[in-house]
Amino acid sequence: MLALDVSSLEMQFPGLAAPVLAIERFHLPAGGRLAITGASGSGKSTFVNAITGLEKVTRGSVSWSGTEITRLSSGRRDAFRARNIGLVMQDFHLFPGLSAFENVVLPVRLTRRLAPHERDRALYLLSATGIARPQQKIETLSRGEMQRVAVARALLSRPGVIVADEPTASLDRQAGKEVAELLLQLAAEEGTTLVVVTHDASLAERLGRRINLASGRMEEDIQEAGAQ
Ligand SMILES: Nc1ncnc2c1ncn2[C@@H]1O[C@H](COP(=O)(O)OP(=O)(O)OP(=O)(O)O)[C@@H](O)[C@H]1O
Repeated sequence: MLALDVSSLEMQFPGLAAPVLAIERFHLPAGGRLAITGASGSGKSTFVNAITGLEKVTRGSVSWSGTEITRLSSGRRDAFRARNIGLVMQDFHLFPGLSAFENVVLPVRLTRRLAPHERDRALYLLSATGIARPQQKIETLSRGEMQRVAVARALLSRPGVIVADEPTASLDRQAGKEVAELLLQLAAEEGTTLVVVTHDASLAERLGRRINLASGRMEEDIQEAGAQ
């Protein structure tokens, strides 16, 4: 599990006078759980892109347990992310034509041969996420099942942190609830740090801590009372 430290972070885009994200200081302990909320355009995805190294920051630093990813080249940032960060995105990012199992192991297979223990872990995670037929073609799964496959894929390499960007947004209520439950349960089982962008108030409450962004500024940093 990894701790996050952000300091004097700014993200600026050409043509815009003010930075779309400006965060002075933020700390999330290893194993901590965080919800990021805020209106559309408030900077949530930009924050995710900055802390995962998907985008280069304009100014400031982002560190994960002492590794300052903002000082790394883009190739090294990508390698750090592949090793340490499990990503779950709103639109799944799965590959049609491949089975559920093949999608889970694809990130590993793109870099090296799959080890037997990784094959076993992929099958365990698919079973833990309720996917009964690992060989089923991904495009024939329901949207809720697809997102559960994406959760299994994010966990395959035992990342120190899971970052999920609106993982339940494109799902119906029941499927969204199941995916949220899974993320919480699997992250807790493995002690993984969990960062979730969400509009879902009940999920935000259960994560325990919530930062609310407004125009790229951290407007609130709240410890939820009903957290579990
Ligand atoms: N590459 C870019 N170039 C210019 N402006 C950008 C770029 N990326 C994001 N922005 C702007 O930065 C602001 C924050 O965008 P961001 O996608 O982070 O918001 P968000 O809170 O995730 O929104 P949503 O909930 O609608 O996904 C928006 O005003 C957006 O238009």
